[in-house]
Amino acid sequence: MLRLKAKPLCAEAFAPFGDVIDARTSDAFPINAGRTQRHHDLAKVQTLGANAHTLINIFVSQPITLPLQLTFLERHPQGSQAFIPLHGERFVVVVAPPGDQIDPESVRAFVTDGRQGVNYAAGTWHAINSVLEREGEFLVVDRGGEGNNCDEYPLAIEVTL
Ligand SMILES: NC(=O)N[C@@H](O)C(=O)O
Ligand code: NI
Repeated sequence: MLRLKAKPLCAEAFAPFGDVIDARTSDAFPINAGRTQRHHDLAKVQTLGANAHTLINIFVSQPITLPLQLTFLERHPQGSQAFIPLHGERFVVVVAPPGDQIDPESVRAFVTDGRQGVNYAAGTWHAINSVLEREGEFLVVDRGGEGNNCDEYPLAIEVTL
């Protein structure tokens, strides 16, 4: 059993796994006659393979209990997957770098602060959506198309905050 204590999410620590989506830490420029600040191009959306296209989804997830007990991580080899909370929900993020094997030493656990979203790069191993405290509603941007786009890797992980 791998036991991890989740650390506060930050872009630098998450860089090997994808992008952190956060208006507070991203540059913006004015549009709409200055009425809107555009935080532009915050994450790399990847849609690979036959008939690949971008999906816009909403996930409504029931909260997890702590400690979070995981039995697997998953990856999407043909596309990225972004989770953006719609109502300030905090969630737990568990990731490992792309590759056909997972080195337990490379697994990282983070907790978001409610203003952050994440974009898992294609192939990044991750835990399924794990929202804290209350039912969560997430905008999810990921890949549609042909072929398998979800692999699971059995791994027992316990995450605490
Ligand atoms: N299966 C699915 O669409 N969701 C997972 O990929 C997840 O990361 O929550
Ligand atoms: Ni996923």
